Amino acid sequence: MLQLADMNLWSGRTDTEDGKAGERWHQRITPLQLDSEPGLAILGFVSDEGVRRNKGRIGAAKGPRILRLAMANLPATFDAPLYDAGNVKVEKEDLESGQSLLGARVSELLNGGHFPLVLGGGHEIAYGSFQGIARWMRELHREKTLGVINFDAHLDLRIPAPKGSSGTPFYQIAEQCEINGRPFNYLCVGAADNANTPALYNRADELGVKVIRDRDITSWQLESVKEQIREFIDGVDFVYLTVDLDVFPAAVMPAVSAPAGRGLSLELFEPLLDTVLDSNKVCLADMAEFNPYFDIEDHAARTAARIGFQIANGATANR
Ligand SMILES: N=CN[C@@H](CCC(=O)O)C(=O)O
Ligand SMILES: [Mn+2]
Ligand SMILES: [Mn+2]
Repeated sequence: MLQLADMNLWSGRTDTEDGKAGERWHQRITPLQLDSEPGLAILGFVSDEGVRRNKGRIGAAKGPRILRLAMANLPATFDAPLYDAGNVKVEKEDLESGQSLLGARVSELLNGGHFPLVLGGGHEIAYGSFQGIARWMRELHREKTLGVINFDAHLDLRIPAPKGSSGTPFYQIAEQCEINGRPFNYLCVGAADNANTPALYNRADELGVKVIRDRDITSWQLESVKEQIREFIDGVDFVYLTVDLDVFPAAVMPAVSAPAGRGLSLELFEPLLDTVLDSNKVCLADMAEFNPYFDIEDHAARTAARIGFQIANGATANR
């Protein structure tokens, strides 16, 4: 089901004495219209179903609402128009229809020249985002290639058993690529050995997945990690960026189904995220797994909002 933008969520502090330079997202954002000029479009994916099927801790369906509240007060530091495109809501445990609807909505946004910033929902969001990008590329960029960059403690390459979940999206994407004779280019940054079984690493090998483990991301290896990311991006025309918030240490990101034992620190993540965004190849970004029930005084919501802020600024910088 499609839900219209709830503009009541966008409220916060106003500093009228500072004029335009004092504006925040809640003052800039407008509901997306059919004929809106290209801009940054925030779209929610209201879904608990993927995490439920993956035997996780339910609550990510509240993510889009709480993340909007957390982002409302961000400074409006970019010139591009900012829109709320409403939500896609998964109904009656019918995840497949929800993902397909998300795909349809995403391809509309991309066709309209927008940069979609999609807020989950569990990581089953990725299979919906991908469907939208694939449709847009089929219609407008047939000869181009796509790379998926996933910041995540998990590979999410589980085999649907029998149905998809928050643990299966990149396997499902690989299957779609195979069916359509397209290359499967997938880079997972931040995978934790204590959170992925050998079966999952073996599958990553079989599928030619590039994995950068969390333990190999340190301040003294940062340049090498950036180089590996750049090399991956050099091999594709467009990038689909997905951030599973459980890639961060549990102390800064407790608000997820499966908090990390180690995690990638924000100090290391932020320059890596800039490396991805600076490529100017990112066509869509999403954030997954935010579960406000496990937040502590909105600390994790603020962290997620900061990441949204960095993505929004980076994605609009050269548009
Ligand atoms: N989105 C993916 N989630 C993890 C969950 C792991 C866990 O529940 O411990 C996965 O399937 O690997
Ligand atoms: Mn994860
Ligand atoms: Mn994930």
